[in-house]
Amino acid sequence: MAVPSSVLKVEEIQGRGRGIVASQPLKAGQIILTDSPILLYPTSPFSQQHSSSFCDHCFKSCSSSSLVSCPSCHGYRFCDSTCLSKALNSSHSTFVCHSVPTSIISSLFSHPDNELFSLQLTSSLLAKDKLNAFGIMHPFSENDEHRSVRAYGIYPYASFFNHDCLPNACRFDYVDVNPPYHADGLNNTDFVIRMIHDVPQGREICLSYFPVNDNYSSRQKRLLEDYGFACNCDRCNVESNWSDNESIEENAEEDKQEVMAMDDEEEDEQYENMEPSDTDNNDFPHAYFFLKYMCDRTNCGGTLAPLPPKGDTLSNVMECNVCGKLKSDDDNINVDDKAQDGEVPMED
Ligand SMILES: C[S@@+](CC[C@H](N)C(=O)[O-])C[C@H]1O[C@@H](n2cnc3c(N)ncnc32)[C@H](O)[C@@H]1O
Repeated sequence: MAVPSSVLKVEEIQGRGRGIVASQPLKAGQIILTDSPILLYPTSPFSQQHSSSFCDHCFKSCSSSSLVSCPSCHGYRFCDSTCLSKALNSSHSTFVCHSVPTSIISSLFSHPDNELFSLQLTSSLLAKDKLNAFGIMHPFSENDEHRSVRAYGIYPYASFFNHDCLPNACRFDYVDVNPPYHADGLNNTDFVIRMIHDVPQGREICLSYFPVNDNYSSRQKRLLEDYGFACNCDRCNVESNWSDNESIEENAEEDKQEVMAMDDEEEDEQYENMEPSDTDNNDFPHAYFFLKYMCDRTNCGGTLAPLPPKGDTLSNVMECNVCGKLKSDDDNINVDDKAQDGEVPMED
């Protein structure tokens, strides 16, 4: 199996099954993969009388009053007549509309493998969803401590990424907003995977399967229960030696002065190109990661990655993959300023 990216390859990784490896050096902010769902389904597939205000085809947030109901079943609602007519030819075909159990398949975008799609395949994919499905979340709000999932999606290539508690890449989606850079042809439910920092050729590229600020024991519990493995990443190896009341924030605070005193080049040399074998028990750069790549907005917990480089020029603007906040090296940029330079409207 290959991924549609010239900079990545799929390899067997000892103890982890298949994983994705850089086939050339990768740069901070670089888009390494764009993936479309082969299947999207709402969180509560059997309760179509939902009070939520998102479209049952593209899952974009819309005001309840503007939603258009399916004229036949009245249970499904769409953002407008265009989405309704797209749905009638795909996710909400007559077959789906008239058969309640199969209405679980809420959105099926055109995909090269569509002809191979059967209910059997769908069922087996759904059965595997705990391991392979990605959540499309409700929009971020600082007042909402527990953001819920509005839909799940099966992304055939993104599901090859293994987990690391200090990831080197992260996933962005732009369900409700446009990306803050040119992204021709991107559907609103597509995922964009971008590098958080530089990595050399041959390094495994990992995502974090959940926000990186969870503590050691909850991460271990979640990975074991939901994904079936005990994580032995470098961060876990360090944190397994910490006392219960030691937190990442405390350690980050202790190391803050040291990190702040370095210039960017020194930081990159000291931390990002580190091999795990270069570190002894307690000096793996958690503090650095948290200071540089964690969003500081209340209840966000998102990860920051630079915007894609323009040619060889790296961006000094970081984007949060949860709340969308943009932050430059010097100060914060208002999210509304995204609409300026270089942004194009998303295609429907
Ligand atoms: C989304 S899949 C990733 C691709 C998977 N390795 C494969 O071969 O298809 C998630 C599964 O990969 C494995 N996995 C992911 N990250 C891992 C890690 N850090 N250590 C061990 N296994 C891991 C676990 O079996 C997990 O349930």
